Amino acid sequence: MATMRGSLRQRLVGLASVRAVSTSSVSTFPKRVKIVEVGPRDGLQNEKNIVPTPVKIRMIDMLSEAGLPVIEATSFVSPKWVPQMADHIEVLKGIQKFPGINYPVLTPNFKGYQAAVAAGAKEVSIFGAASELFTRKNINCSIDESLQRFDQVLKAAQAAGIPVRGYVSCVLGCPYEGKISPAKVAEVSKKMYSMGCYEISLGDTIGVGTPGIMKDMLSAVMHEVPVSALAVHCHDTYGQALANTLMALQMGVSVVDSSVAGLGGCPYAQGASGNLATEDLVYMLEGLGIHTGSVRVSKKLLEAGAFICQALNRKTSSKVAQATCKL
Ligand SMILES: CC(C)(COP(=O)([O-])OP(=O)([O-])OC[C@H]1O[C@@H](n2cnc3c(N)ncnc32)[C@H](O)[C@@H]1OP(=O)([O-])[O-])[C@@H](O)C(=O)NCCC(=O)NCCSC(=O)C[C@@](C)(O)CC(=O)[O-]
Repeated sequence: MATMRGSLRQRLVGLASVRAVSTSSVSTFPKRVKIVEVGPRDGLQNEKNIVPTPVKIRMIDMLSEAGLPVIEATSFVSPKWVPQMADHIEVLKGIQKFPGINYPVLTPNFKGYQAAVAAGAKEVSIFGAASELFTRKNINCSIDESLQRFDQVLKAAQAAGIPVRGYVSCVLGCPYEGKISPAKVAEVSKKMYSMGCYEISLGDTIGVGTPGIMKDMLSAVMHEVPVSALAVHCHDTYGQALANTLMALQMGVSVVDSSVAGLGGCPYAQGASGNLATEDLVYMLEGLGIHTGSVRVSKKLLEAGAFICQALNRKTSSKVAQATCKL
C-alpha cells in the first residue's frame, strides 16, 4: 500500500475544485443518492482466508466514521456454505452502532432471520435471483421455493417491525444461464416487492452488463416496481459498473450499492469480481453535485479502504484511492 504524502485534506480540497459540476447534464439525475456500503459482507464473503473478526469490526467502525448511512455488516447464512461469514454474531454484536446508521444483514431463510434478530439485527435482507440455476447454486432451491422461504421471513419481520430489503441477482446475466430476460427480472422483483420488501436491489452479480442492457432491464422493472424503491448493485468485472450505475441514476434510481476499495464477489457466481468502489461512486456523485448525506471522498473513507486492503494484503481496486495515493 503506497503511503499518502503531504496534507491529504489539502489534496482532497484541490480535487474537489477541479470537478466542476456540469449543470447542463444533471437535471435528469436524482438530487440525493443513498449509498449502501456492502464491503463488510459482499466484499469479504469470497475471501479464501478467514479475516479475523476484530478486523471486520474495525472495518465497519471505520466505515461508520466515514459517514456511510447503510453498512451491510455480515450474513446469517450457513457457515458450511460461506465459512467467511461464520462469525456473524460476534461481528454484529461487536460493532459500534452509530445513531442514524443502519447495519442490515443477509438472511436466506427463517433460521437465519431468527439468529440475526437474536443477535440484534434491526434490518435484514433476503436474496433471490432472476435465474433458476443461480438460485439453486446459491441457496439450494428453486425460485418458487425461495419466495416461499422469503415469505416466512417477511411475515415474521413485518410482525416485529423489521424492514426487509430484497436482492434480485443476475439481472444482467447469469454465470450458468447466460442471458436473463428483463421480463424475468421484472417478474421476480415484482413478487418480492409485493411480498413486502421496502427496496429491491438489482444485482449485476457477475458484472457483464453494459448501459444499454441496464436501461432495458430497468425499463421493464420500473413498470412493476416504483423507481423510488429500486437500487442497483453493480460488479465491475468488465469495467462497466460506474457506467451502468450512471445509466440507472439517469433513469431515476437513487439508491446505489458499492463496496469500499472495490472489494466483492459471490462464492456461488463463477467469474464475479469486485463491486463498484465506494470511493469512485462518491467521487462521481460529488462531481455531479448529487447529495450523498455525510459521505465524502474523505480521509476517513480512504483510510477505511486502505485498512482493509492492508489486512487482506491486497491493492485497492478503487481508481480514486489509487489516484489519491499518487498525488
Ligand atoms: C440457504 C442455505 C442455508 C440452504 O442450504 P441447505 O443446505 O439447503 O440448508 P438446509 O435447510 O437443508 O440445512 C442444512 C444445514 O444448514 C443449516 N442452516 C440452514 N440455514 C442456516 C442459516 N441461515 N444459518 C446457519 N445455518 C443454517 C441447517 O441447520 C443444517 O445444519 P446441519 O443440520 O447440517 O448442521 C445455504 O444455501 C446458504 O447458506 N447459502 C448462502 C449462500 C450465500 O451466502 N451466497 C452469497 C450471498 S448472495 C450474493 O452475494 C449476491 C448479492 C446479494 O451480493 C447480490 C449480487 O451481487 O447479485
